Amino acid sequence: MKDIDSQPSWFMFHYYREQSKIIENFNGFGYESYSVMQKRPIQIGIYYLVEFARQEEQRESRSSTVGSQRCSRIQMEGKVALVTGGAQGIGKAIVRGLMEKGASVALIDIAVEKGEEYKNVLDKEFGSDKSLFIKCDVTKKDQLKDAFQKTVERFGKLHIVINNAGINNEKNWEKTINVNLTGMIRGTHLGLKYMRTQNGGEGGLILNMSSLAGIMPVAHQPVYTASKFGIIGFTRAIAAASDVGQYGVRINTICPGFVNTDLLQTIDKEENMGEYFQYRDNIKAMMDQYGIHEPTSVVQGVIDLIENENLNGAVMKITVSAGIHYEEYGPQYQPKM
Ligand SMILES: NC(=O)c1ccc[n+]([C@@H]2O[C@H](COP(=O)([O-])OP(=O)(O)OC[C@H]3O[C@@H](n4cnc5c(N)ncnc54)[C@H](O)[C@@H]3O)[C@@H](O)[C@H]2O)c1
Ligand SMILES: CCCCC/C=C\C=C\[C@H](O)C/C=C\C/C=C\CCCC(=O)O
Repeated sequence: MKDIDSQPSWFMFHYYREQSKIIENFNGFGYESYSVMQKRPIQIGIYYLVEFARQEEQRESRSSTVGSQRCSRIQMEGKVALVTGGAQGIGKAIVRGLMEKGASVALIDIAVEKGEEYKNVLDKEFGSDKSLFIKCDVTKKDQLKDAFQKTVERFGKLHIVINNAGINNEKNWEKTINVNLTGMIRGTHLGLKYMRTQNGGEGGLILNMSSLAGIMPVAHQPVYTASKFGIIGFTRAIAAASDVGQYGVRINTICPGFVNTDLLQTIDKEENMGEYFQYRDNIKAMMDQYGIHEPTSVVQGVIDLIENENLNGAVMKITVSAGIHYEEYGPQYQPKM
């Protein structure tokens, strides 16, 4: 990572920032940029350097006070994780990824058969004491509360919560809000209850699964989009609360593009898409255009967010074209403390 704290870098940054004001004044609202490029190539070069430095500064400012050392990494051996929607798709892949790193995992899912079947597979591979399947509907307050309690009773502690369970249903849109947003908010509150240092927890990490549909509006999925935008807003705000309140818990979101799971099959179902069913070929064309990930790409993002102790309130994006990268927010979009 580029170290802009070193004196020469800071000097360069301030120098370029001053230069950029000249460019910005000259360039007005931007519509003259072509003629500007012809007339002022040096300033344009400087402008791009300033932009690079500005983005570096934002990347630095995303670092949380929760992690004390820059780029410090936690070990996952001996850690305890809870993953919602862990019986299939992305959640299933995350469970395996965490266990391969040495964590014990509680997989929480409404799908009993798939959950139990997967637990049997995991038992053979990692030993029966390393995982737990708990039947739970994340929209049911008491069931989710019990699932967290059982996890802590069984493993003695909790360090990582992945709120991943999600659906795509525009027709029954209230259910989409309940699973995708309400379930995630409850899962975050429960995670904080058990992990906050003030409550006797050891601190840890909460990761809420959003989507690229949480950053850009998707025409054929307005409610899914709303739920995923909501997750990002909620997560960034509560991450700031964690910073201020020194909970010792980092809270981040992850936003994949299309991932090869059963969720993508919902576009071919009228009972899921409702009035947007007619646009299924447009959606398939989008998939062809942007490409589809395998769930393992998302696992890599999850591991990166867990291991990098400096990230809190971060919004990770995963696209086929750019891989793992982060959404950048200008100062006006930073949480108010
Ligand atoms: N597949 C994609 O293209 C994609 C892209 C970006 C984000 N996501 C998000 O990733 C997450 C996982 O999606 P996926 O693609 O693996 O889907 P999936 O349908 O394959 O898996 C979802 C899992 O969640 C479980 N689940 C659903 N409702 C539940 C409930 N009420 N309580 C408990 N468990 C419940 C299901 O049983 C299933 O095991 C979702 O939040 C989704 O929005 C998916
Ligand atoms: C666009 C409708 C998708 C319908 C499929 C059902 C659910 C899948 C939802 C995922 O969360 C993905 C949602 C939207 C992806 C949006 C943009 C495409 C990716 C762009 C890119 O990779 O650069």
